[in-house]
Amino acid sequence: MAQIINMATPETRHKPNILITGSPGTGKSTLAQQVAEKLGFEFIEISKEVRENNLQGEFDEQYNCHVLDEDKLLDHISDRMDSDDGGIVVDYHGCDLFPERWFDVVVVLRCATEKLYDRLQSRGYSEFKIKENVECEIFGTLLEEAKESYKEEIVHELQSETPDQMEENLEKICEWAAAFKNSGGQEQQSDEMDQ
Ligand SMILES: Nc1ncnc2c1ncn2[C@@H]1O[C@H](COP(=O)(O)OP(=O)(O)O)[C@@H](O)[C@H]1O
Repeated sequence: MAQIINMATPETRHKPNILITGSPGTGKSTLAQQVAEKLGFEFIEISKEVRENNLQGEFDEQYNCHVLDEDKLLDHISDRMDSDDGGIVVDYHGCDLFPERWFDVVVVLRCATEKLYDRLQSRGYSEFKIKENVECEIFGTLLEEAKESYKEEIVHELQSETPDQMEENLEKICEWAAAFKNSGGQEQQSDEMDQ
């Protein structure tokens, strides 16, 4: 018998799934962790998930790291992402590999190149890797990718250069999460049926 696989959508999800993306060093994992804590959501840090579950593909000599095996990663997290529960915060420096139905809020963090340079340098990145990542930020690659992959109304560009901005961004994302809950999904449908 064919297996019936549940694939949640924004209409069926109880809590929103949130993607925090941007060039490396823009502050994704720091912010995503705070958002997950404040909302009581699960945090999926993709780079950690890949490391801990052996989801790497081949080794890339130029970048001196393993490339991601996208199919393995998607398989690995699909049960959680397709669940009707929702309430997952994902952090990754890419967004076009995920199915569009997985996310209700997509945040693209941005940072001035001088600041980004310093952050990446203090991580001990090579000049080559810093240049690649800073160029990615200059060209707005992630914002473009997000706009091409998701509906415009769920994509939000946020500056992430100061601790104050980090705080403001946390507040904004929590407001968007609350707005999702109030604007649809099963909770509201069942409320209407009760009336
Ligand atoms: N808005 C911000 N203000 C000040 N420092 C920040 C901000 N966002 C990130 N940082 C700092 O930049 C560094 C990189 O942040 P991180 O969250 O690891 O970035 P990413 O996950 O995007 O690679 C960390 O040291 C973090 O504390």
